[in-house]
Amino acid sequence: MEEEQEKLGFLSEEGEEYWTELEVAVRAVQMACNLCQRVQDTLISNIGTNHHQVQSKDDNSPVTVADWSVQAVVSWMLSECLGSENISIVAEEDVQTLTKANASQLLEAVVETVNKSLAEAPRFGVQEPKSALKTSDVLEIISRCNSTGGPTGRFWVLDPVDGTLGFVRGDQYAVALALIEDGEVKLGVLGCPNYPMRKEWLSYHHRYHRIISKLTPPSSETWNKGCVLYAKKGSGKAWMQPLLHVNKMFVWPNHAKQVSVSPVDNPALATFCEPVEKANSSHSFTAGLAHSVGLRKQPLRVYSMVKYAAIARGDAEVFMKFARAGYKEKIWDHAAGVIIIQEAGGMVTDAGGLPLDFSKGLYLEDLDRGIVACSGATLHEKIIEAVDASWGSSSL
Ligand SMILES: Nc1ncnc2c1ncn2[C@@H]1O[C@H](COP(=O)(O)OS(=O)(=O)O)[C@@H](OP(=O)(O)O)[C@H]1O
Ligand SMILES: [Mg+2]
Ligand SMILES: [Mg+2]
Ligand SMILES: [Mg+2]
Repeated sequence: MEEEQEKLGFLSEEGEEYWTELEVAVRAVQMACNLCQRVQDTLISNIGTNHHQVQSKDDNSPVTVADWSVQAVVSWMLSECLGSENISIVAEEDVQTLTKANASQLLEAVVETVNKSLAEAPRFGVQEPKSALKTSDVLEIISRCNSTGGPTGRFWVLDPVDGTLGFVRGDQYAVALALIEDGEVKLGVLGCPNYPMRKEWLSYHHRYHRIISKLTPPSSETWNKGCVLYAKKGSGKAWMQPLLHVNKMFVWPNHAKQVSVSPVDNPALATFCEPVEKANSSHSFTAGLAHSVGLRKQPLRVYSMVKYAAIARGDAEVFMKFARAGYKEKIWDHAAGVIIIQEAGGMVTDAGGLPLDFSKGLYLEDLDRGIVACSGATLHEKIIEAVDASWGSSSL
């Protein structure tokens, strides 16, 4: 990994195309990460007292004030900086829950969070709104993200908070933004506000240890790091900025350094990551795969697209996800992570070895069984072969 520090401005040397979009996307994700950190701190320090800030969706998955607020802030940033007439966004959240009669407290919290964040826009080199956004404005910018994607044209893909479960548990989560054109991912930006300074701490469950364990956790100084990763299609490079903290002095543009995947191709030395929840990916199937290809280390179970970040940064070598039959993977859960890993030198395919297809609307419609991301071709090939060998006897 190159240690040299570079300004974000380096990117203009790689060609003009998408340069403006990438710049705006990185700023938007930096702002979103700051917003999330504030909300997560409040949630964790007031456990039990602000129930309205976390809601349950129809599928029982959580959604929070941060999910809607990030969607609003990113939607505002893209429209403001690139012109609302040019913007089409596919995003995870809608305003249904927010506009229910009994949700006024929730909606109020979202509007307040959004305005607080937008007031800080100048610190990210963007002019703040002339006056605070009204409730109707906030609902409008959230619901404007109603594109359904597809094979033609240009659209953004946003997962405002990925790994919401990790977020409410005080653990890892990500903000993911990608630009897709004619079915192909062109840009990816991945904010990982709790990405630790040392990779060993990725498996460290912060809140759990703080409350229950006598172990000394990393001090907040060393723990509370975070990064924003990004890449542009075809550049062969992926970059990382430290997270900008609004309460500390900083000057935009931020510094960036190049990241690349791990050179490890011996399965015995490789680390594989997977979702924390068994309901999201079969732990028993991946344990069988790990055994048959000779992956010897314990799986690194981490919430969210931070798993993609870990591969791109060279902190782990493999990411596997095998959801239950019938579950359709959504494009916002993968687009940004896939391009960042690819440009950092890694490979991402479905379990049949084919690239993920982002041209079919909201879902990865034709995904073959699961997702396999690797730092290199050797590990990738071994895993794809192992999937074929063990699929028949799996109950997936
Ligand atoms: N049943 C099922 N199977 C597979 N995947 C599902 C399922 N339900 C939800 N999701 C999506 O998984 C996203 C979270 O993935 P993670 O890798 O973070 O999972 S885990 O929390 O670590 O277990 C999560 O993203 P967020 O909603 O943005 O958190 C979902 O889009
Ligand atoms: Mg969700
Ligand atoms: Mg998600
Ligand atoms: Mg989400």
